[in-house]
Formats: sequence, structure tokens, C-alpha cells
Amino acid sequence: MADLTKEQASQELDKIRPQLNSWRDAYYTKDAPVVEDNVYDKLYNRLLEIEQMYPELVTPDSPSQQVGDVTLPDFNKVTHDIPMLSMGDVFSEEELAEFNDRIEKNVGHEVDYNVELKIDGLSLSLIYENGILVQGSTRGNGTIGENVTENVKTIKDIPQKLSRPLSIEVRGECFMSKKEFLRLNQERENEGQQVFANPRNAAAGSLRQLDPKITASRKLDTFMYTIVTFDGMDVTTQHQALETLKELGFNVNPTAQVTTGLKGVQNFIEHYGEVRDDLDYGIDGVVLKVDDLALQQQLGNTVKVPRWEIAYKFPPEQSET
Ligand SMILES: NC(=O)c1cnc(N)c2cc(Br)sc12
Repeated sequence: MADLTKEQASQELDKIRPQLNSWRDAYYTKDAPVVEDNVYDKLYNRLLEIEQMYPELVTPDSPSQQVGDVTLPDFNKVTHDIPMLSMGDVFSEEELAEFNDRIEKNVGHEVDYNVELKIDGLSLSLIYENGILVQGSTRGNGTIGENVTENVKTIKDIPQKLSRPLSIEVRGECFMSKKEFLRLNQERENEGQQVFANPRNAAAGSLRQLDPKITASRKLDTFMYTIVTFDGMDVTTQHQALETLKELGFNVNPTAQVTTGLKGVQNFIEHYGEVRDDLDYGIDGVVLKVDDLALQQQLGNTVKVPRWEIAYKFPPEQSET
């Protein structure tokens, strides 16, 4: 192979990487590959050849770093540097008022809440380095989760590259729409396989797959709702965090609202309690979060759950088995 200068090698890799990644995405996430295998392999081997000459040019998003074909014997584990806590639950307006009273007594004034839907899926952590997705993991026990990076890379609404080269961790919910749940269960029934009991189980069973190709064959979605590390971004409230997540390319649930005190929260709860069956995704309640992030830090967490957020839970859906 004619010797390449490092600059020439870098320029050629900058062309090859996105081409291979787009072909790879088509293979994993759309109906059919867009090129013949030999065309893909020829360009992939050229990438390996150049990366072998200049290993320092290998980037995390290079196709040579995506090991999507390997079916792991078991999940590798990841440690959550900041634990993925669960959340306290309340089931009545009175309990909600008690939560609000505790907050106001603690801080000495009325607070703004960011009110969001509680999505019926499984928690997901995504870590980006210089804007490139490098790790996806489940909550696990809150401290030790499962590494599901290769599976996460097949979920279409998760950006593999952010709109800015940030090194951040974000968290949200991975879920399966009711429409996809019905399609998948019909497919499994046709194939004589056991059907999933509900969309939440189907989402968990699809994300926690050792073979990424199986995950890719199922349509999973996400709503991201927390920035854990900010990489210098100036974000001071939860509702700003949601706007920032959207700007960075994440899917964010559009229903969130800011309220002062509990004003408007009951209307929000009543409205979404009434329309939940019409949503194409499962919800099991409403989450109230103190909107000011500094105040969240000041309030802190109990041993198990944050003091600054609460889940108002709906009764189980009639159709839920
Ligand atoms: N909007 C949110 O914060 C949210 C939505 N859906 C969920 N299942 C959860 C769980 C935690 Br913990 S927070 C949260």
C-alpha cells in the first residue's frame, strides 16, 4: 500500500468512518443493507489498514470499535459513579401536599416544580466522551448496572454523536410503544413463542439482550430526562435541562410543565390520568421535581430516594395484565 502521511490517513478515515457507520446503521436498524457485503468489507478492511498504520487515529465511533456482531456470554457490569436512585411514591393529593409542605418547610418558601410524565419502561444511562456515545447501561441495583452499549447503539432515537463535543452522562427511560408491543407479540404468537405480558417487560427483554441484532429487530424508544454531568454547560433548572437534552439531539417527552407550588399539578395529574390510555406509551404516574437544580442539591437525598422529587402513582391500567 502506498505510504500515507498521517494527514492523508486522517482525511481518508474522516471519509470512510461516516460511510461505514451509515451502511452499518442501515444493516442494524433498517429493513435491509444498502450495499453488498463485499463492498462493505473492502472499505472496512481499508479502514483497518489505515488504523493499523496510525493507531492514534482510532476514534470511539470508528466501525472498528463497534463490536455489534459479538453475542456476549453475559453482560459486562458497569458501576454508576452517581447512583441511579429510585423515587418515593405517593398515591393521593394529601400525600402530595405533605411532600410539598416538607419541601417548603425545609427551604422556607414556595418552590417551582417541573412536572413530568412517569414513563413505564426501564431506566437507562448514556455516557458520551467528546460528543461520542461510549457507554449505555441499565440501572441494575442502582450502583451496578449492565453494560448494554451495543444494544443501545441500535436504538434510532439515541444519538451516537451529540450536536456538541461534550463529555456528559444523561439518563432517561427506554420503553416500547404500545403499537410496537402489539406488533412484536403478534410476531411471537405467529412463531409459537411466549408473548410479553406488557410493554415494560417487552422493553426490558429487548434491551437486556446479549445479541444486539435481536435488540435491533425490535423498535425501542427513549425519553431522556436527566443531565447527570454537565461538562461546563450552564444549566440551572430541570426545565432548562430538558431543553438542553433536546438541543443535543435526545428524544424528550413534550408534556413537561413548570408550576409554582402545587398550583396546576392536580390539573396535570387529572388530565394525564384521563388520557393515558390514548398515549402510545405507558405511563404509571407523574413526577414532580424541584425545578431549581441548586435547590435539589441543597435538599439532597435520603438513604434511598431524593428529597426533591416524588412520583404521584396512577392505579394500574385496566388493560395491564
Ligand atoms: N420524567 C422523569 O423524571 C421520569 C420519567 N419516567 C420514569 N420512569 C422515571 C423514573 C425516575 Br427514578 S425519574 C423518571
